[in-house]
Amino acid sequence: MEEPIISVKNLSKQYQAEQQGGITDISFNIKKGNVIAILGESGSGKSTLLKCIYGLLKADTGEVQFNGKRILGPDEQLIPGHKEMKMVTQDFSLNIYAKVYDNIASMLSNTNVQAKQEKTTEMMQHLHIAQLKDKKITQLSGGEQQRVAIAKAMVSNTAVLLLDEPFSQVDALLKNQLRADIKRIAAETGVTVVMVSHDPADGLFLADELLILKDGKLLQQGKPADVYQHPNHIYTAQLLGNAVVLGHEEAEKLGLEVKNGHAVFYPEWVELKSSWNSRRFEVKDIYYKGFYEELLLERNSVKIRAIQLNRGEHKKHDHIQANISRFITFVS
Ligand SMILES: Nc1ncnc2c1ncn2[C@@H]1O[C@H](COP(=O)(O)OP(=O)(O)OP(=O)(O)O)[C@@H](O)[C@H]1O
Repeated sequence: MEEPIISVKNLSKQYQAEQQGGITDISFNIKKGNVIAILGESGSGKSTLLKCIYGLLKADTGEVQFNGKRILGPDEQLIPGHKEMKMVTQDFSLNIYAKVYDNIASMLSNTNVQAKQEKTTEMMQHLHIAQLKDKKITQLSGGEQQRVAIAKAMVSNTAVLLLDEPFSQVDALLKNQLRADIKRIAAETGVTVVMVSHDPADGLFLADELLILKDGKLLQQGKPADVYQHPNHIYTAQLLGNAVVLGHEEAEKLGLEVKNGHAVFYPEWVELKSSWNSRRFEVKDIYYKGFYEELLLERNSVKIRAIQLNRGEHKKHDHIQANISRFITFVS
């Protein structure tokens, strides 16, 4: 079996002042060339984990290995960080007085000036910033600076790229483009990407593997589709797909058997079809979502949500048939 490029072993890091926060006993492996997305709500420990991987933070216990060798902590070397990795933080760390081109080119050696020029230009094109090449960083928007920072990190042949919220400043239109670009560049260059995000769409779209963090603990690791379809925790289903969560009394009112647990399902698992002999719900509200609508349905005082693709098919106060085609039981 191929050795993992990064191996995280029983890693814990608590912040002294707080005696809380941080991360607790995290272990996982990353395969070379994979794109990994670490997802979790704010404060779940994503940045802490990324900083430990890079060697910017010293873990209390456990270790991170790069190709089988322990990554040194900040107190063990002059310049913290690992030379085979690049990290793009949320403050971008760009030279704000230099031009875009020079910021990116500064990562390459001068031994072959033509190759340096070509690589820099190619990377700017990849990230759609070629038109900004002569602008100073101070003249750029936040989203543009973010793309320059990613280009700068990717231009030299780094083995591992660590991205902390890489699309936080980019508008929705560009976000899809950038996600696709990073996926393509990663596939072309073979770079391993570890990305932290609070936006599940980043991970679902981009990643080969997801890691779900909650309160500093690793809840689940797996392929995006597997984690989405088979979440092992209510939190994961809520984080990834805004799942409906019903306590056992509510679930029973809808005829779902869950004993002492919770019934959890995504709105798209609720089928709406008037001809079916299933339970009647009242449409209490309708939320417009663009190419679909989300319906808030109620029956026996229990509210659920469902997806309606044909806009206007069911209207507020209509009574309709809804069948929860699948649900997951989480025993409390
Ligand atoms: N330097 C610090 N000192 C004390 N507590 C800290 C420090 N850095 C982080 N924490 C705490 O550790 C926990 C995890 O923080 P971390 O920044 O890793 O979370 P995150 O998932 O990256 O959050 P966000 O998405 O908001 O950036 C939080 O409760 C945070 O308050």
